Amino acid sequence: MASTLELLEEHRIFGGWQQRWRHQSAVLNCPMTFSIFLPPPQSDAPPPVVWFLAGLTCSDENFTTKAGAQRVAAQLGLVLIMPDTSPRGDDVANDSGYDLGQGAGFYLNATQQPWAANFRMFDYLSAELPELVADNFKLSDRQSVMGHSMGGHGALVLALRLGGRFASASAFAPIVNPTEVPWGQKAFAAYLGEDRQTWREWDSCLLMRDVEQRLPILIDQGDSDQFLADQLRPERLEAVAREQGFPLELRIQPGYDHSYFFIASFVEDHLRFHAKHLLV
Ligand SMILES: N[C@@H](CCC(=O)N[C@@H](CSC=O)C(=O)NCC(=O)O)C(=O)O
Repeated sequence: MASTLELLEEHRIFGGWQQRWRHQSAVLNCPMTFSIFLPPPQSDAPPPVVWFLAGLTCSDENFTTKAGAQRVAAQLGLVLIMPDTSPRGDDVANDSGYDLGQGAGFYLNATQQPWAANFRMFDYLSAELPELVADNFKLSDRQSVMGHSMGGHGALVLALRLGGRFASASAFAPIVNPTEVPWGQKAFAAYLGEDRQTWREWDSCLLMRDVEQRLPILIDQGDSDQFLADQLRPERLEAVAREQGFPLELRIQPGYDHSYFFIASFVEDHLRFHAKHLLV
């Protein structure tokens, strides 16, 4: 059955519109919200899209309200889509830790109970939500993806697994090698079980060795990020990219931490990077 959309909020901003919508997800088995920025029309052509996947503890609202992305997206004529980071609700499994369960879906398809009943964020973001927005908004097929931290991992995994879907990918402080760091190991053991072979298809450092399409990737990383040494390690993806011939640029930004102050400082560069690849 086709999912219907309920408008929760709408605000005029920089000549465009910021909206928040709710729908019933058949894939996740729960109601979901997403936010969308619609720029002022620049031509009769449907506008290209940049997806933003947020990090641990976030919803669709963190990037919407804290990144300050709409001014440049309006100038460039880019639609921004901000999904939630996990299934939600009283009937959905959860955990007391901030890094597992609701708000921590890790953009994968869980195979283990109790998570498997709802936690299928990869299927939701690769099929259900794109189809829903394509049915309800006038959007171009030219699309790119970006994200932060856990959402940077999600953006990289989506782009690498769905070869040809995205024109470019970018990330702020991404978890690039989740099979080898504590956040990823905790989440993957819970969602995927103890057989580490099954973890491989959700790790950008490992996926990058196996895919055909070498899409352009931009990564920004603050060198004062409290999670850099233990959880993020972007130099590992940079090394694989060099070995595999991916056009990946890793920029180390002095003094910046893991927060949305960091994202807000470089989001314009990311949107211009995507526009360059989307508006060709
Ligand atoms: N212990 C912290 C950890 C949560 C945190 O830092 N979340 C980041 C993303 S971390 C990786 O995915 C975040 O974006 N937080 C939301 C924000 O608006 O800053 C805690 O529980 O606070």
